[in-house]
Amino acid sequence: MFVNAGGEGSTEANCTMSFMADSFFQGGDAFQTGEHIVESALPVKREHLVCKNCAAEIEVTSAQHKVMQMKSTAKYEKKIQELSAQCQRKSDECYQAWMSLTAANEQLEKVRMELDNKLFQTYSLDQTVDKQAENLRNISSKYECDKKFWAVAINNLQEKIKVMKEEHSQLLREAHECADSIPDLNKMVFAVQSLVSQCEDLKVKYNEEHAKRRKLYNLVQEAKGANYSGCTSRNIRVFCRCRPLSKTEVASGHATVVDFDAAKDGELGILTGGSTKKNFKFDRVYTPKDDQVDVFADASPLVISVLDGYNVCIFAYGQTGTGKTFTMEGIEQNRGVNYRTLEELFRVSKERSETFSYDISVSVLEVYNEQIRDLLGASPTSKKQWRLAKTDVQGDRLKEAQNINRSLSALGDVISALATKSSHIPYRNSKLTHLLQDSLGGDSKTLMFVQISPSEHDLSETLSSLNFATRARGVELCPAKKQIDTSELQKLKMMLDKARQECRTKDESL
Ligand SMILES: Nc1ncnc2c1ncn2[C@@H]1O[C@H](COP(=O)(O)OP(=O)(O)OP(=O)(O)O)[C@@H](O)[C@H]1O
Repeated sequence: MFVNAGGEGSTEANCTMSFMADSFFQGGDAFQTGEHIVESALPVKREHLVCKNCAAEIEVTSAQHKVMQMKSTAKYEKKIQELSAQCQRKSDECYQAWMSLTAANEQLEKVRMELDNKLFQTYSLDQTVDKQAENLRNISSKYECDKKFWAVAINNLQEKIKVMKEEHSQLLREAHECADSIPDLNKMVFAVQSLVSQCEDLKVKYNEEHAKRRKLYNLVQEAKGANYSGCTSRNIRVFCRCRPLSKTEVASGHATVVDFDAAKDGELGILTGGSTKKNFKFDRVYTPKDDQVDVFADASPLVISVLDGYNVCIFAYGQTGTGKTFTMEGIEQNRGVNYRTLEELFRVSKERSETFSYDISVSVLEVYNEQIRDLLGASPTSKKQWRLAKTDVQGDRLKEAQNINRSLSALGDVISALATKSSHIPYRNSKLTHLLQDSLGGDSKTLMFVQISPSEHDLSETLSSLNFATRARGVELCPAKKQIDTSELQKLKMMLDKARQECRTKDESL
C-alpha cells in the first residue's frame, strides 16, 4: 500500500512500505526516497490510515505513524513558518500599500475639494456673466428704444424748424410789406404814446372826480342825518327798535307802553302812567311790525361809507331780552345787520372791482367783564370754559352787572366828551370804548340801535335806555343854530348829480 501524498505513486503489494518523497511536501526531508520502514517481528500495535486519493485503507504501526506524524508536523511547522514570514511580508506590503493608498486618497480628496471650489466659482462666474449679459441686453434694447424715440423727435423738430423757418421768412416778407405800406411808422408810434399819456391824465382826473363825488355823497349822507336831528356835524345816529310783546307777556296780560303814532317821523312816546307820555326823537323808529329788511335798508348807506374809507361802528344797546341779538345777528331764516352788511360790502366791492381793489377781513370779539375775547380764534373747549367761568364764579352776576354799567357809563362819557368837543376823550376807561376808539368820533360814523321792550313791566329800563340813547344821539353836539336849510341840501344834491354826470362822461371817454 502506498500513501500518495501528491503526484504519482508506485504500487507495491507487500508489507514493505516505500515512501516516496513528494515535491508536494516541501521541507519533507524526513521522508527520504527509498527509505524503508521495516516491521519488527514483535507484535506491534497497528493503525489504519485512509488514503486520501483512493480511499484505500493502509495499515501502519504506531511507531511508523508517530514518525510520519512528527515528520509531517515538522514539515508543516516549517511550512507554517515560511507562510507566516510570507504572510508578514505580504501584511507589510499591504500596510505600505494601504498607507500609500490613504495618502493618495487624501490627495485625491484635496484635489476633489479644489475641483468643487473651482466648480462653484465657475458657477458663480457663469451667473454673473448671465446677469451682465441680461443687463447688456436690457441696456441695448433701451438704447434702441431711445434711439428710435430721439430719431422721431429729431425728425419732428426738423419739421418744426422747417415750418418755423418758412413762417419766419413769411413774417419777414410781411414785415417788409408792412414797412413799405406804412410810410411814417414813427408818427403812428408817437400818436399812440400821446394817446396813452392822455389816457393816464384822464385816469388821474377820473380818480379826482371820484374822490370829489365821494365827498359830496358823504355830505349828502350827513345832510340826511341832519334832516332827522336838525344838525349837520353829528356823527352818531340812533335808531330805536321795539320788539313785539313775547308770548309769555301776552299770556300774562302785559300792556304796551309804547306809542308809535309818529314813528314814521322818528318819534315815539312812552306812556309813563295815567295820561302822561314822554316823547323821544331818534333818526329812525321801528315798530314791532318792521322787519329786518326795513332796518337794513336804513343802515346800508353806512356800508358805502366803509368802502369810501370811513371808520364805521354799528352797535345795539338795550335791556336784556329786547332784541339786540335779533337786530345784529338775526336768525337763520331772517338774517340781521351783521350778515346783511357783509353781503352788501362784498356786493359793492365787486361792483367797484374794476376801479378799486379792497382787502376785507373780519374779526368777532366779545367784551365780557372787561375782558376781550376773539370769538373766531377761540377753540370750542376754551369757549366752554369761558362760559363756565361766566356762571360758576361766586358773585359773578354782581360783577357782570358792574362791568356792564362801567362799559355803558364809559361809553356815555366818551359820547359826552365827543359831543362837547373835549380835548380829552376817555376811550381808555373801559375795554368797550377802547376797542371802539377808531370807530367813535373823528372821521368815523356810528350807528346805535337802542332796543326797547313794549311791556309795562320794563318801563323803567325802557326809559333809562331811551334817555341814554337821546344823550348819545348828541343833542349837545348839534345845537339848533347849526341847522341846515333845504336850499343848501338842494345845492349839495345838484353838486352830487353834476359830479356823477361828469364821472359817467369820463367813464365813457375812457
Ligand atoms: N323785532 C323782533 N321781532 C320778533 N322777535 C324779536 C324781535 N326782537 C327780539 N325778538 C325776540 O325776542 C327774544 C329776545 O331777543 P334777543 O335774544 O335778541 O335779545 P337780547 O337783547 O340780545 O338779549 P340779551 O341781552 O339777553 O342777550 C328772542 O326770542 C328774539 O327772537
